[in-house]
Amino acid sequence: MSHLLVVMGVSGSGKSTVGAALSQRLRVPFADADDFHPEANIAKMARGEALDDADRWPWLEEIGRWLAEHEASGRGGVMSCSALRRKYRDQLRHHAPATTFVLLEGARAVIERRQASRPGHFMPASLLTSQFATLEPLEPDEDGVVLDVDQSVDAIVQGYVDAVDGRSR
Ligand SMILES: Nc1ncnc2c1ncn2[C@@H]1O[C@H](COP(=O)(O)OP(=O)(O)OP(=O)(O)O)[C@@H](O)[C@H]1O
Ligand SMILES: O=C(O)[C@H](O)[C@@H](O)[C@H](O)[C@H](O)CO
Repeated sequence: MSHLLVVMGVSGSGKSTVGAALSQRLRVPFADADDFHPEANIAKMARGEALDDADRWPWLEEIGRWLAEHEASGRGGVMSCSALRRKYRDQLRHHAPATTFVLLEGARAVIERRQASRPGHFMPASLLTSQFATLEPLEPDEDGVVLDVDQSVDAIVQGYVDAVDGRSR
C-alpha cells in the first residue's frame, strides 16, 4: 500500500504546507481538512471560539471517509488535519486503520510567529492557547512520527522519509 498519512498539530504548525510537500514527494493525493469544515465551524473559529467535540465529530467523519476511500483503493494519500485528541485519531483509525499520524511539534513562540505572518487566515492567533491545551501527543501504541517544525519544509519532509526508511530496515 502507498503511504496513508494524517499530518497533524496545532493551528499554524505547518500542516497544510508540509502536507502538500509530502504528498508531492510521496506522489500520493493531498487533501486539507480545513476544506471539509461546515460553514458553521469556520464562522465559530473566526469569531474566536474554539470548536468542541460535537463540532468536530461530523467533520472527522468526513475526513475518515476520505482516508477509508484512499486506503481501500490502494492509492494512499496525505490529509492535513489537526487531529488534536487521541479520541479523534481513534475515530479516524476506525475508518482507516492503516493511517500513520505525523505530528508537527514546535514551541509556541515559533508557531505564533508563523501565524502572525499569514494575515487573512480565518483562524485567530487567540485560539492558539486552546489548541495547545487540547493537543494530546501521540501515544506509544499509535503508528506515528514526530517532527520538529523549527526547520525547513524540505528538512521536515526528509525527516519523515528517513523515519519510515529506518523502520523498514
Ligand atoms: N517549516 C516551515 N518553515 C517556515 N515557515 C513555515 C514552515 N511551515 C509552515 N510555514 C509557514 O507558517 C504558516 C503556517 O503554516 P500552515 O498554514 O501550513 O499551517 P497549518 O498547520 O496548516 O495551519 P492551520 O491549521 O491554521 O490552517 C504559513 O505562513 C506557512 O507558509
Ligand atoms: O480541530 C480544530 O480545532 C481545527 O481543525 C483547527 O485546528 C483548524 O481547522 C485549523 O487548524 C485551521 O487553522
